Amino acid sequence: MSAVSGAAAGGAPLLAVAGLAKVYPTGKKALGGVDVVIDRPQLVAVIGSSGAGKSTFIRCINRLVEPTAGSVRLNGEEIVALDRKGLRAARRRIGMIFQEYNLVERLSVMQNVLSGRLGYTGLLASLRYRFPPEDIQAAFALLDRVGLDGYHNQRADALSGGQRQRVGIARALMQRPELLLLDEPTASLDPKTSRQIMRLVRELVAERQTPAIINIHDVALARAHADRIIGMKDGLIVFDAEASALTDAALTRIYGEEDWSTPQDEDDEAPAAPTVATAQVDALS
Ligand SMILES: Nc1ncnc2c1ncn2[C@@H]1O[C@H](COP(=O)(O)OP(=O)(O)OP(=O)(O)O)[C@@H](O)[C@H]1O
Repeated sequence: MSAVSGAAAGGAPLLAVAGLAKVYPTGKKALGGVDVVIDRPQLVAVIGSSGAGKSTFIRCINRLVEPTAGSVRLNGEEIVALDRKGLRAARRRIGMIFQEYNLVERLSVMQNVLSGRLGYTGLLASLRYRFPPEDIQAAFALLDRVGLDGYHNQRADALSGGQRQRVGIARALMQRPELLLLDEPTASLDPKTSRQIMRLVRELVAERQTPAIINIHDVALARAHADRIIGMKDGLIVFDAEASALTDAALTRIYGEEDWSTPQDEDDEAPAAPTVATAQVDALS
């Protein structure tokens, strides 16, 4: 099924999450019953303080974290009820992009991208990285699209963080997913690279008509690039609207009291004092 067929045909929404809850074995209630419907291809940013439950929410959608209760329907199919085999098949329909890229370091860029097709080819062919010509063509086209034309033979461990994340995005798109989940994809990147990656994700959501949910700490980036923002607090959704509706009052609801209108304190922006270790390195250089 294509990413748009469900909603476009007037059928089930692309994604319908209802009453999603998670209590970790420690007793920590990380999600307290979350409802989200995505009925068109859009970039949805999930923001909130550390520990608000953003990562748990994203990971419960593809059951990297097992929900304690609730329902996740992808184009009408209940993900929570699936057995192991069904879940494996469903996960092929959901691309995941991680903060730490999760590439196979010793493999080439091309092999990493093609690994997005693992599970579609026979086991032996997969193990030998033998893929049909159309997959290889698609991988080259994706590498070109994410700005890595000519990098196919490079080893993953020779890439910068931004380049690795581009490989992660290309690998996820090789699955031709119906939904993209991005768990803090810019957290390890510098501000400029973060913006470039967010811009790329936004463009890809539109081009491929695939909705994406992104867990992100940077409110300015979320505002600039997301169509819709979900604000979480203590495992609950306290804000869910288009990005332009994210007012200071909404930020206070999500993060607590703060004067959002004044620039950051100078102290906040001052470079950190050198640690003993960096001071020693400085002294040696
Ligand atoms: N495996 C786990 N076992 C027990 N508690 C957990 C586990 N993972 C997360 N938690 C707790 O669940 C709550 C929500 O965590 P989660 O990682 O989803 O928050 P988050 O909003 O993504 O935070 P951050 O922005 O810091 O990544 C936190 O209190 C966290 O300590």
